[in-house]
Amino acid sequence: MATYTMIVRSSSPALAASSPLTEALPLFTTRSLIFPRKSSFSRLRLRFFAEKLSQLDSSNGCASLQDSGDNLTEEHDTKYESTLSITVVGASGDLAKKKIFPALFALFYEGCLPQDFSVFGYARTKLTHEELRVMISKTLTCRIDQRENCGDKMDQFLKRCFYHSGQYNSEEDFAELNIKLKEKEEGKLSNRLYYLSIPPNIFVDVVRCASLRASSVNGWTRVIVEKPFGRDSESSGELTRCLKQYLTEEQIFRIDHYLGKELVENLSVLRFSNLVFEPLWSRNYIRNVQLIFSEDFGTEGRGGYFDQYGIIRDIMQNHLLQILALFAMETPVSLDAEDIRSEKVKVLRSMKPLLLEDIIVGQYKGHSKGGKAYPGYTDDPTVPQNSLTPTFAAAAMFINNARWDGVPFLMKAGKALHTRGAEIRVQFRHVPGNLYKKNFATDLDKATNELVIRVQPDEGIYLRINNKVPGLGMRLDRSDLNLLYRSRYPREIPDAYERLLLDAVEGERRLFIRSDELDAAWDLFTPALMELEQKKIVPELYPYGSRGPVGAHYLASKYNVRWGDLEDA
Ligand SMILES: NC(=O)C1=CN([C@@H]2O[C@H](COP(=O)(O)OP(=O)(O)OC[C@H]3O[C@@H](n4cnc5c(N)ncnc54)[C@H](OP(=O)(O)O)[C@@H]3O)[C@@H](O)[C@H]2O)C=CC1
Ligand SMILES: O=C1O[C@H](COP(=O)(O)O)[C@@H](O)[C@H](O)[C@H]1O
Repeated sequence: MATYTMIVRSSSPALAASSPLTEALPLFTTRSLIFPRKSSFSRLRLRFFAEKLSQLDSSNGCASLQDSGDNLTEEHDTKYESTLSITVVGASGDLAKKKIFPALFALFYEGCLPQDFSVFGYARTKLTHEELRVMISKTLTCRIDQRENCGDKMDQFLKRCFYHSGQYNSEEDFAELNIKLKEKEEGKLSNRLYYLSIPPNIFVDVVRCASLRASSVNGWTRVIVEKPFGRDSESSGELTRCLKQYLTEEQIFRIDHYLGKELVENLSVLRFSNLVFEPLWSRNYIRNVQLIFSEDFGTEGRGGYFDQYGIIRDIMQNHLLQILALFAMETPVSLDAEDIRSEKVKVLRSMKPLLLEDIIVGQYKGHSKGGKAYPGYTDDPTVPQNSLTPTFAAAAMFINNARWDGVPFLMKAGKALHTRGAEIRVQFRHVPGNLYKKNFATDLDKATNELVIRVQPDEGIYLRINNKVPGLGMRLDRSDLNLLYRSRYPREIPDAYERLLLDAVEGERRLFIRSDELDAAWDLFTPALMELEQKKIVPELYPYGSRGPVGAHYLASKYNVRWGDLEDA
């Protein structure tokens, strides 16, 4: 068996300076690194070794490590020697049930979790281990129907799930959690991952208590933080400062689950590994870029949260802006997390802060259709009757750099619209001196190529081209070169939370938001958000299930743009 060097270092200056290294002290400040190495390398290595062992699970690229017992490699040894404890804080909540536990099960099913792991649910609600298991089991599914031994796998997974009830601000309760974690870890090297699936006002309490009482003594401790990361530049900065009293930046994994979506991951591949696209990726060829998000349901059940934030903070400042940054960044030096995140920061810093005159806001109102009544936003009892919170927004943003000067990046996001979807639409410039211009009548937009990256649902990429309609005449139409994922890749696509949880376990930070990225993102939106609130801008009402306010079209036409999704209707 190989031997390893353990490097122990203190990484939070304020606390480390005053604290001897004992278990009871702020242990997020004491981190042990075994094999300091790039985790992307780790996954590649895993894959390589798994291939050698002929055990690569073709469904998602994870090696089936739980079952393989021979030909151990260094990497493999490390996985077997250490234990992993994942604590879902807020385990009784919607996100935990809907996304986190199912994603953990999927990772377990696919052999992506280490041999020795346990999952703890933590919340105030009183539950037994068994009650937690029953609760979780209702939401676990085998991603691919009729997969073998799914029932057995579920039982095995549920046996690894435990529950601890406690207050979020109680160090004693976290100390008790620590005892339970240690029992499961059996003195082995322990890595601990906390997932904060709780409202943001208690993030810091939890981090404080967990850091003081329940961090790992000999392995790493990481914390996944859910959004919202503040409401504006100031509150976000304050949150970061408070978290950094207990954690280093390397321990904080700010999650934006859109970065874990397959088609968003593919954006860089599409651009940087296809010669047909990369040379076109600039103001020279691209007329505008559209980032569109829509949901065909309202804020049902989340009105209380939503009213504090609104659609701009809920979707645009994070999900859509992150996609924009990935889309528009310069080529990173490498695929390492820091290189990619540095390029994203650069492009965000090159952007012009959003102006009030470049935003339109809307709010859905009640509507009856087919004998069914759909509630308006303010019909939600948790939302104030006179709320001005936007449930829809459209915005025009600009990047002041040589590559993108003058190109409008249009965003549109809304709830309770006619359809659910998320897509990136790239509209190219017109062909200069197009010989076939007359075949399109006067509508030049019809002659524009458009690249559409459909993030969801029905993932796909298609390129709109001009094509001759077969026949003796010369008539042109627009046709799609279509890469439909369900036809090309019939296997089911992993949920974003699976990818991100796996990355957090592996220490891969590429898809998590660094604090300077977050600052830059808030700086772009904060002035306009404050102005919207101070001026009490009244949102344009739109019926539940409609296409949203007409103001979105005026905004687009101000920049000579037509929303591409209308053409698909
Ligand atoms: N749900 C979703 O689809 C999404 C959620 N998020 C974010 O993820 C986090 C969790 O979301 P979600 O599960 O919906 O949240 P919930 O409102 O369901 O809260 C999660 C748990 O936190 C505890 N809790 C709730 N409110 C309070 C409070 N005021 N004070 C103390 N504890 C409280 C409750 O557990 P108990 O009472 O048992 O302690 C609850 O079960 C939030 O930050 C949210 O913004 C992000 C993206 C999508
Ligand atoms: O972060 C959020 O995302 C969801 C939409 O996520 P999706 O993966 O289902 O597209 C949105 O409903 C929610 O309001 C927002 O907080």
